[in-house]
Amino acid sequence: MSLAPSIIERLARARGDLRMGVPILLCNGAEQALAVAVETLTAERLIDLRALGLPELALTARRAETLKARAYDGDLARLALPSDLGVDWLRAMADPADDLRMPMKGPFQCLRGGDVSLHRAAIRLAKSAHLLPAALVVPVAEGAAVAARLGLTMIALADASPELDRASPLNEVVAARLPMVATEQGRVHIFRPEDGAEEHYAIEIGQPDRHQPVLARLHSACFTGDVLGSLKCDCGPQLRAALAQMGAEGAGVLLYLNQEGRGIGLANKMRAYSLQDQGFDTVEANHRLGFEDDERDFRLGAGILRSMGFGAVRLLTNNPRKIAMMEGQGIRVTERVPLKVGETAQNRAYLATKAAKSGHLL
Ligand SMILES: Nc1nc2c(ncn2[C@@H]2O[C@H](COP(=O)(O)OP(=O)(O)OP(=O)(O)O)[C@@H](O)[C@H]2O)c(=O)[nH]1
Ligand SMILES: [Zn+2]
Repeated sequence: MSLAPSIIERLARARGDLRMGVPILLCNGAEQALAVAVETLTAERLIDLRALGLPELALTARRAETLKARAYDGDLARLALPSDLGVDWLRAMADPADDLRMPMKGPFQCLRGGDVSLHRAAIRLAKSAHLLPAALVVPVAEGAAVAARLGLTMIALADASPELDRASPLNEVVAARLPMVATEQGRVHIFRPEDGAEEHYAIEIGQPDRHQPVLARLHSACFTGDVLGSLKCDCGPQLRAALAQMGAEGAGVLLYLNQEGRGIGLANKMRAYSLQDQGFDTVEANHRLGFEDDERDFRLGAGILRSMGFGAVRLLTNNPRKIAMMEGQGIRVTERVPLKVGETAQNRAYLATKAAKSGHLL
């Protein structure tokens, strides 16, 4: 029946549910659990979840490290929810904002053994919903019946895992001419992924020859830098310098990828900025929140370039990972074109951290 939502559509729905604080049902064979994002969980829903089973808090190993909790499952940790603690404790476990003021949240009962794939999937979905990577997972018997009765989204991992692993195809929705300060010969293309996630944009300048390496830039959205003129990073000047160089050469393509905050979303980036004001650097702040240094998926940039007919690029970047990802996805990088602009007194330490910890080229 084509009217029933496919697994891709149900995954998009699940992300929306988690953002709204609605539980979803995750199944892996006989294992079934309700999962809800800690960030959006309400006290009322926690009471009702407790009535169904014993809640387990799933955190990333990164977050567990800061909390000094044991991560027995490699990349993730599971903790029992003490019976006398509720959403305030859960929130403090997920959100490092008050870590320095309240460093001791234990002792913890760290869980080990058993199937952790539901916990891992819950964290993965919370991340893709741009929430804090922490989920409450409540194993339930007769989960399908509970979900059907309550109208909850059901996700079977056997169907979902391949979809979560593959790069979603992107389709061009529309393109239109846009004269800009950098050049009057601009054209903006909008690409929409089939998984219902954010749209991404390609700004084509001039009429680049598809048989030659094109001057290209993969720019990740930075609301604070691109729009507000933040002095904490170099994104705004990099964006304008890249467009200016393409304008001066008469051809190029700038991909504006909506992967704000290296893929963690603007709210989490602001949480990271707040931690940076407590003295942590850009990488440490991500880790304390429970994220990796960089959560972006550069495969989608390669997909857009390919669909526009480009097979080789002269890539404007200082980030060797972008070059490796392009090459890995079959886009030849014939030249790295350095992009060093916008250093300020306020971003000097940030740029130095990227060079020291993330391998950026100086
Ligand atoms: N999480 C996090 N993201 C940040 C921070 N500062 C800037 N960003 C984000 O980092 C990304 C910067 O992306 P890019 O301009 O592609 O930069 P890059 O990976 O350093 O590589 P190149 O500029 O190509 O050398 C944007 O998505 C910003 O929103 C920060 O302190 N924390
Ligand atoms: Zn920025």
